[in-house]
Amino acid sequence: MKKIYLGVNVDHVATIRNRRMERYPDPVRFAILAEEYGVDSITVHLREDQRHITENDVHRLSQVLQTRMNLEMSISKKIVNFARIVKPNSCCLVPERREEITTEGGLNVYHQKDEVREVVEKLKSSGIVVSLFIEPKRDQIDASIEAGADAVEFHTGFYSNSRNLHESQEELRKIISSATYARSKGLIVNAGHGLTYQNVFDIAKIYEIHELNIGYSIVSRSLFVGLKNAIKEMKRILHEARKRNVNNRSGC
Ligand SMILES: CC(=O)[C@@H](O)[C@H](O)COP(=O)(O)O
Ligand SMILES: NCC(=O)COP(=O)(O)O
Repeated sequence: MKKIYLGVNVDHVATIRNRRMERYPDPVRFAILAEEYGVDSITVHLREDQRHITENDVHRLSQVLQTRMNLEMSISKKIVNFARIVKPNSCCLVPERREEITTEGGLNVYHQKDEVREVVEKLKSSGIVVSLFIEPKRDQIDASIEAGADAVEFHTGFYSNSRNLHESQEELRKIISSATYARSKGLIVNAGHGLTYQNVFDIAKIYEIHELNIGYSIVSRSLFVGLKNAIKEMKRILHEARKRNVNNRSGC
């Protein structure tokens, strides 16, 4: 059975900390515990306005993490230069809008291929694995390949926010066929955004997916059952999903 990796996004711990301009809860301490409880990587989104994760958090994480750091970031020059100094294991390029509550969609690589390619080259020349956070669409996958990405992460927000079974099945179909296509082209395929204990099973069944990055639901669940149990429960769902799909590579 092919393992599916779990990355935990700890931005949401920093959101609570920053709301009161306190020093706690500390996302770095949360990340260390998450690693201890068995997650495979830690994701942080360093927004240009540093409204949750700060540069200082990223520096501290880079010194203590035992697994991998996946740094989500825009393609702005300042952030790219920062990433090249910190050298996380991977960078995931995401779109960013100052007014949004959370990331609203994938990066439009198709429309800014040259700019993205330039950033991908810079990061890769610093030894960083580069992923692009995109919609599960063939034109975006092709553009990501042309931009030189090592990996793509499919934005699962539309799947997660779907209002009925018909919509969610439609979104799921797009993710399955895009995962199959991207993998056949040699890309590492990850996914995330808005995934929960209730909706993750069908996504985790998709054999081509290597890693899921999940933050909000795990941080929220940890308030009720503790971080150790929150991670254990999520890992169990991922494991069960993969077990179910062992003889069925289509993801259905
Ligand atoms: C890129 C992505 O899907 C998430 O990492 C999300 O952006 C988390 O950060 P925010 O809470 O700032 O949206
Ligand atoms: N890239 C997606 C991510 O890191 C986690 O998103 P969410 O689970 O916090 O919505």
